[in-house]
Amino acid sequence: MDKIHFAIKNESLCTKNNLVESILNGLDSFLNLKYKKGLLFSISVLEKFIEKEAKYDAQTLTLNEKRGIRSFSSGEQKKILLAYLIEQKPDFLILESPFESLDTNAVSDLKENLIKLSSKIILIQIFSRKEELLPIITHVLEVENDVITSSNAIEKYTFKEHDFVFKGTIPKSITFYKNIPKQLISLRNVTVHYGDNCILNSINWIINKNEFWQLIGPNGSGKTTILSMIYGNNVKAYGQEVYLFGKKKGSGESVWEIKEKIGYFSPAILTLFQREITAKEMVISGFFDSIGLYKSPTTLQVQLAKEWLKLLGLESEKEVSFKNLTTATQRLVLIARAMIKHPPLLILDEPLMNLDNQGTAILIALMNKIVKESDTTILFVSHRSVDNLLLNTVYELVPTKNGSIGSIKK
Ligand SMILES: Nc1ncnc2c1ncn2[C@@H]1O[C@H](COP(=O)(O)OP(=O)(O)OP(=O)(O)O)[C@@H](O)[C@H]1O
Repeated sequence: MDKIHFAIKNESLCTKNNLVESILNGLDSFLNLKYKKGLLFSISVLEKFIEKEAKYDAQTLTLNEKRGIRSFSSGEQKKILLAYLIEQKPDFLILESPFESLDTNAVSDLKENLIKLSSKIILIQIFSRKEELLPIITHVLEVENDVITSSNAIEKYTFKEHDFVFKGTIPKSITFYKNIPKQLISLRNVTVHYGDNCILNSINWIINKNEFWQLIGPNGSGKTTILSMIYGNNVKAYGQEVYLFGKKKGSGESVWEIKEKIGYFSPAILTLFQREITAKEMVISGFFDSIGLYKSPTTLQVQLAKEWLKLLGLESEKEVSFKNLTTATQRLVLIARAMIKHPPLLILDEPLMNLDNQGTAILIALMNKIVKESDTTILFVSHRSVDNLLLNTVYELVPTKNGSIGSIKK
């Protein structure tokens, strides 16, 4: 008999993943997996391995490799994690958004592996978008307050689609930047090697004021590496022709001075925000570039944060603890935090990761609005193309055996 495989909509789960824990511990009565061995395939499990590696120098996932799991690209990391979990011979696997942050080829590879695996073990897929569902899924589970309430055959399940329009305009800026040149970022013949591997090969890229860029490229093509040259502290940037706001990187400006001019969001930064802080305080903290709120804000700053929350339709949630907001709402709040000073450059690194169709539509509408109504340049990084964005230009990384080369796509 064919196996039954389940799917659960990501948005129906609470952020703390109580249901996942109870299924893994055999406490959930609906699925009846009490004496079965279950394992979780997820970004959070990967992050735990990465953390363990950093703390104890323990290379559990990459025993046969010279380097740790952190330095592998998302696609490589997921492949390594899946192989490790299969080695433990589980009876079932919970797949938490397995395809997020993977490019088309990596998605088909992983899909193929999971379909093969589905003849041997039960799969429970947590999904955000209909297109992600594995073809072997037979049932979609309905969840309320972290308890499974019913199971619907996939043929009978209805998927909701959404569109989104904001009411109101982007709140104005009360922060002013001096001497911002037209050319915000310039990379000239930037080449990066790790050991014998060339990752980036002679990258030439200029980002000007008021542009809207997408940086695209398959897993492992070097997107994170380019970002780390601009925003991060990658030592490989020094001695190269990397110009940020008219100044060569490493020529005296502190990292702090550079970061002041760049708003940044990536789903990974959510892990930094563990303290109790309200949605409003989170937006205000963007004025201080701090993770919590340690200084008293001015009346004007508080007013502006409220205006941002109103625009985002979150007025009634301003005093709600940030941790208790849904994933999509947390992202809106963090983008408002990054935008509150109207920085010359806003970097959004995979902001659509793990969002369902509605969350994706809201974020796309917000990016378009920022570009239309402010002077901020957006650099949007993603491994897949996205419809409906008002992009001017796409910078594409194309891997070759001598490292990725870059070109402007449109
Ligand atoms: N410290 C390091 N040592 C060796 N190789 C590294 C190191 N850091 C990154 N790499 C390699 O560089 C390549 C590019 O990685 P990068 O993370 O920049 O790609 P990416 O385009 O962001 O991928 P993804 O879409 O999967 O996140 C990968 O093959 C990765 O394994």
